[in-house]
Amino acid sequence: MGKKDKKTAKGRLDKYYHLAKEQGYRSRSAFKLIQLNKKYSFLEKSRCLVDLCAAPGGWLQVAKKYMPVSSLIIGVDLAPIKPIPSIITFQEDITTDKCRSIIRNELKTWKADVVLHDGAPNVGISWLQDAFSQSELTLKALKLAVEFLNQGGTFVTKIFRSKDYNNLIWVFNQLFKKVEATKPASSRNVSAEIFVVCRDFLAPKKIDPKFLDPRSVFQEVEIGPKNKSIDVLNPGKRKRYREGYEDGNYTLYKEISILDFINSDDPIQILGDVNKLKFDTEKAKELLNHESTTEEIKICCDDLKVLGKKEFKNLLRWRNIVKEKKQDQSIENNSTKDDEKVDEDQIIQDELDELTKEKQAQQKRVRRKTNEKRQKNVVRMQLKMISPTDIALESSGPDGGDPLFDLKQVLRKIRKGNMDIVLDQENDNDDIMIEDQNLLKDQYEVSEDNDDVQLEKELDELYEQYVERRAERDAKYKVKKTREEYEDWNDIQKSESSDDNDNITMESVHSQDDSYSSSSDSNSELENETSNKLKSEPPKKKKKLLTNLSDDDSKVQKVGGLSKKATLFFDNPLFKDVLKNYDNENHKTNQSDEEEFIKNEKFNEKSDKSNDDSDLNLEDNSDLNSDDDSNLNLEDDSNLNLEDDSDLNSEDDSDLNLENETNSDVFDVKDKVTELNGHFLKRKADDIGDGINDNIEIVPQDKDNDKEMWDANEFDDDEKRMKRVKEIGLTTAEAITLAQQLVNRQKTKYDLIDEGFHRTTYNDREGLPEWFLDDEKQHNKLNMPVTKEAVQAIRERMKALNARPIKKVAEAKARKKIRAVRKLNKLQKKTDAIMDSADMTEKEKVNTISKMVSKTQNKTKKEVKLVVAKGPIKGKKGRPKGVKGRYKMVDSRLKKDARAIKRVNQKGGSRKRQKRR
Ligand SMILES: C[S@@+](CC[C@H](N)C(=O)[O-])C[C@H]1O[C@@H](n2cnc3c(N)ncnc32)[C@H](O)[C@@H]1O
Repeated sequence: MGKKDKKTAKGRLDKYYHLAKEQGYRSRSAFKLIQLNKKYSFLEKSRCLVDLCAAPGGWLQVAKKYMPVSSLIIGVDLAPIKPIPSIITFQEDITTDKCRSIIRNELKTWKADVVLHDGAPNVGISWLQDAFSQSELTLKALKLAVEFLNQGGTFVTKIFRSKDYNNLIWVFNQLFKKVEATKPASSRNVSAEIFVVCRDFLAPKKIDPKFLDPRSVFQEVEIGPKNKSIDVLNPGKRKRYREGYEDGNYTLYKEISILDFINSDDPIQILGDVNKLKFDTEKAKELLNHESTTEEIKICCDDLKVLGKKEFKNLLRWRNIVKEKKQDQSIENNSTKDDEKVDEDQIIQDELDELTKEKQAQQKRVRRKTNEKRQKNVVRMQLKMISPTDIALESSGPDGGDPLFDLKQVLRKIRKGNMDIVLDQENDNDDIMIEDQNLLKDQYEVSEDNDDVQLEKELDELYEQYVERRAERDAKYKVKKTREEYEDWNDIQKSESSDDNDNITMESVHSQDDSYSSSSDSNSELENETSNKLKSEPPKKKKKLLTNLSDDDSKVQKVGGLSKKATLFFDNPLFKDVLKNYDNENHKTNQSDEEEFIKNEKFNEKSDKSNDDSDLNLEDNSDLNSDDDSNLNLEDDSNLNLEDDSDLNSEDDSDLNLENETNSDVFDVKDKVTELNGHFLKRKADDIGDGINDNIEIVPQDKDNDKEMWDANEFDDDEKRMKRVKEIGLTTAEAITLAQQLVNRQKTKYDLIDEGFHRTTYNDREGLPEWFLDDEKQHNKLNMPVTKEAVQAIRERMKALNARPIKKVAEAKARKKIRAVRKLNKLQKKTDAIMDSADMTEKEKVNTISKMVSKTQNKTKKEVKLVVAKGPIKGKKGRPKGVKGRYKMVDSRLKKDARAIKRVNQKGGSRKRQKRR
């Protein structure tokens, strides 16, 4: 029987039962304390603990495990507790003074850091009664806790969710700083128990005794008045009543007026409770004269306790007759006042009941609807009509509040290790009072605002970690980031040493080189590049974003490179007049611009020409070195090599006169070309900037503040983009299209301004999370129209870039070339010396020089073609067909034969050596 009961009683043999058995805990409720401690961590920092209602001792075991060694732990219970080493236990009722004094004796001078109470009184009368006894016991435990707790101590108690709950919590709040109600996962959902953790005991000097008096703390509970009374018609069903005497009446004898009996709603109860019905008042006495009031009735009213079923029935019948006929009006008049009072109370009670019922019905309806909706969603999901995310988006809580699948809520609960609360709220049974639910919710929500902030922080941190992880995994991403940093650093360097920029230094050549190779997609190359950069110049120095406005150049940049926001601001109609004035001048400016453009175009042509010339020169050079550079094709990478060549200046400047002559033009040309590339963009910026220039007072920035000022928000990347355009030209089809449109006058300044207004114009980026901005950067882009030609141009450019050799090859080629140039220079010196010598005739001089030149040229070995001998003759006769130039006949065995010959020769050599010895 026992086994069966165990299994059926609320599924007692659950996970925690088995876990407790496995881990040697005496009760499954040990896990409740473990989970509570996990959430609030009060055991680890405590040195003294009192466990009220501790049997069989599961909580004591947990306390011993989690508290510091040699802590004082005391346990008390009605039931005996099997001894646990180093824990003091005794058997006593916690509501008694004896128990109090024993605890005091055990504690001596100590005070407890934690008082636990998991008491469950012997229950089973009715739910209401059980809950009340539990609350009463809790209050008793609190009384002990208040006496023995240290200031700042913790009191953990179990309560039932009943109507006394609020009162108890109120009392707790008066005595403790923090009061939180929670239901650990190990507490069964079907159980109405809940645990309240009261922390930071305030230890007031005086405590109002009312706080700890059940009569003042709890509302009155009607405790089974029906149980007490005797059902006179069914005396066999009588239940025992051990409550004792009624308040204010300490006798067992009871008399009431006959009028009360007649007017009572429950006459049977009166007959059971009362000893005598009195005809005391005048109106009552009138009843004695009533026709139906027989002598028997009168005698029966005299002593009800001796009557039997029959007499009681007679009495009731008589009552009905008296009431029905209403012969005695005075009876009713007499009792009017009492009646009204009773009726009023009844009405209020009925109304309250109705309201509660209505509320409960409403809650039920909402819950049913939510369940139906959920059910429908599940079906729809199974039919693949919707995805789980859709449900999460559309579903909301029963009150139209928080969504059912609120990620934040779930995350929060998971983070707290308190997932069960979410589940509990869903699974709550009807018998659990709804008011209590709401109160619980309120309590949980107290810390939700803080939690939100915390959660946001944690999410941000997680995103940062994700970005770092991605950077670690993705070499490209890492390189991109490093390059960005490096470029900023380089920009600063450049701007700092802008005075020296006329002469191209080694660094600047390097940076140009880098910017070229940056377009290559090769990961390894990028990594090498980055690591080199990192080695040479760690970009740790802080960026200097604000330039000195007193400097003329920077002034222009500041106005021309207005940020988008600033540009939009000045596009306000308020500035219309300014723009009008500007418009008048615009025509003139446009003319001069056109002239400038034509000039530039011409210059461009010229530069192209000179570029070709330089290529030719280089070709000549390469011809001179043809023996060394047979694989070099200088024509292909003239531009690139020219840059690399400048690298070589450092090696031997004197040797590079010839090179410099060739290259200087090309560098000039390149500068002009980049200038032209930037021309259109700069003009666009100037168009907008110049118009407003006059009306803005530009305040020079304080030099001293310069170092201090660093504001990421003020970062203006227009300026950066301009620089990049100057360096490598327009890189997107959109930019080329725009440039074309501006040049061809298909677009005006106003068009640009108009286009500046779009749906994302006023998007405020401030305060937005990093991950969102990153995502926006990637996907939320304007769709700019592009022309076929622009796309074609970009493609061509990419093709050209792809066709270029990688940096290492280019460097190798450049090294070969420099060697060739050196040789050429030496040769020239020698020929000069020969030409100057007076000892040789002109003919001899020519012969010697031509010999020297041919010597340098003939160094390349002439290629010998290997021809495999086939057929019967095996190539022994004459030149094989179709073979031109030098050739060598080989057969398939040639390799082996050659090795054999070598071996034999070696052997022969060693024998000779041995002989010599
Ligand atoms: C749920 S059990 C406690 C389990 C305990 N926390 C553990 O972990 O083993 C409840 C206990 O409260 C005790 N109890 C109920 N009323 C009590 C009272 N007035 N004084 C002392 N103990 C009481 C019962 O004897 C019972 O052992």
